[in-house]
Amino acid sequence: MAEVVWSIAGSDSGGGAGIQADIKAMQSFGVHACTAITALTAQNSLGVEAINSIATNVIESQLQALAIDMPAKVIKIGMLANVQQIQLVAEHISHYKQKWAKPPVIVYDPVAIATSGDKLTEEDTVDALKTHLLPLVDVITPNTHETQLLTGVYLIGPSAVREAAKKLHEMGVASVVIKGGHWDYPKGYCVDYCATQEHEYWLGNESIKTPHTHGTGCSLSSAIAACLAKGYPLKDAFILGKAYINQGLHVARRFGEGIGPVAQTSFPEDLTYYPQVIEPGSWLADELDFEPPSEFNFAAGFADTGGELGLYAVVDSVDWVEKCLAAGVPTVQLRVKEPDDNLEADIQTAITLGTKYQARVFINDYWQLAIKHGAYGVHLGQEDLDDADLQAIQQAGLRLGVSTHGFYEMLRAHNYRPSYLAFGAIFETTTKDMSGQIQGLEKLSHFVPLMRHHYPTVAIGGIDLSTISEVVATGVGSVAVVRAITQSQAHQLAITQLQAQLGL
Ligand SMILES: Cc1ncc(COP(=O)(O)OP(=O)(O)O)c(N)n1
Ligand SMILES: Cc1ncsc1CCOP(=O)(O)O
Ligand SMILES: [Mg+2]
Repeated sequence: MAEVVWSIAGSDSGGGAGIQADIKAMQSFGVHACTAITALTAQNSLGVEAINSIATNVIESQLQALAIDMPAKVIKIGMLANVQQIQLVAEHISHYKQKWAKPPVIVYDPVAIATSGDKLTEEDTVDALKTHLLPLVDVITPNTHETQLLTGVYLIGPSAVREAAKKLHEMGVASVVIKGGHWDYPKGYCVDYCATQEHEYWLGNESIKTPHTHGTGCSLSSAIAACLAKGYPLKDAFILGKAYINQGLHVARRFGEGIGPVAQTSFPEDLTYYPQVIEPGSWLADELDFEPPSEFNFAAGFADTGGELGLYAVVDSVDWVEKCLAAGVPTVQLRVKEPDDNLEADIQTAITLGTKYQARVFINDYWQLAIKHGAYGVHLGQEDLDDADLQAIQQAGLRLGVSTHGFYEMLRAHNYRPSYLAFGAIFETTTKDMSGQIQGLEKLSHFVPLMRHHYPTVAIGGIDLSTISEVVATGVGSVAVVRAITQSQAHQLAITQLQAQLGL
């Protein structure tokens, strides 16, 4: 069943922004959009002719009707025309947060000024927003003008953006997305910022040159709201929202004499529309004056694997490495999590067995020993990318496989142009604690088409004979398993059956 998302926002008679954009953007991500309308604006592509705010009792009746029958997973708030509306909406949100069994996530796009430059709210609303609404907001998505209006910080560069986000946090907002669409900094690029309580990151892409940008803010926040409702973490929801907007700007058309609306398209399936995760060392990071870490050793472009990896066994002993290779598994990983004094000798033996069976043997985690003994490749997690000597791995000619859990990590790993990408965990697993990181088949079926033309792709986590065919149907090139082999009754038979499902 589709997830329910509400939009509390104004109607744009021109059809490009407001409620109209929200419904279309939410629809594009497969959620059901419900609405509570706060204003009937008279707009066209040339500007705002009139704002007819809706009486608070009428807004309230819409909210009550929805609350008793169609509670939302996520509520997106857009235009609130005056202080009374802010107070009313804040009261209701506060009630939902306290009383609903599953409190809704609140995404607030503080619509103050339309793309046309027209003001959409009364002057005295900022104080009311700070007092009543912002402390209830989980994600706020202001543009440059709105950030300045709310925080008083003039966004002249990255440190000012950080300072503004900090002020919004202090006002009680949990996560802040500051949109750089109006920035043009660095020149020709669109750079956006996200700060949660724990992390901050920047996304960037070349600006898409079109005058038809009406509705981008509403559509981005609605796309983020929809993706949050679909279970994507904010990092991924933000990336998907950006890719959706970039795709829409690319095909945006004029309706009327002025600024046309961003096009409402579909789930972004083309990597060209996805932003870069800006990492220290990249050109955009230099422009933004990011400090590389002291042991920084970025490298991109690792040796290739000569094609897809086939059945991929991940095992914890040399004994299992040999059993899998002898049974014809083409790719094996030695993943030792409780090393003893034999670790180095085991790694050496695993590498030698790979040569003997002419198979690919990857070493998990121990990249120094893998280099020292000339392994075929290493497999690293996201945290390892921060401190492994990637240049040494690359120069030694080792292949590099990288784990990813979602769009953010996938795009981050893409900066390094590794030898393959692994997506996981697809299903629940008892082999490793993957709580909060289960991707499922729907997400896998989005990751694979984005990456399969760039890398061999691997799915891992909870896959066995009963599920492998659905996994293979996503187009993924390889399936990695632990228990499906090591806990099977007869490993040779299990391997033959798994290989058959992979078409090998
Ligand atoms: C093929 C493959 N994919 C993912 C992983 C997980 O690696 P990592 O994130 O480094 O976690 P640990 O395996 O070290 O717990 C993997 N090992 N293999
Ligand atoms: C190492 C790892 N990384 C993501 S899931 C996983 C474990 C997969 O094990 P299993 O195939 O037994 O579910
Ligand atoms: Mg690891």
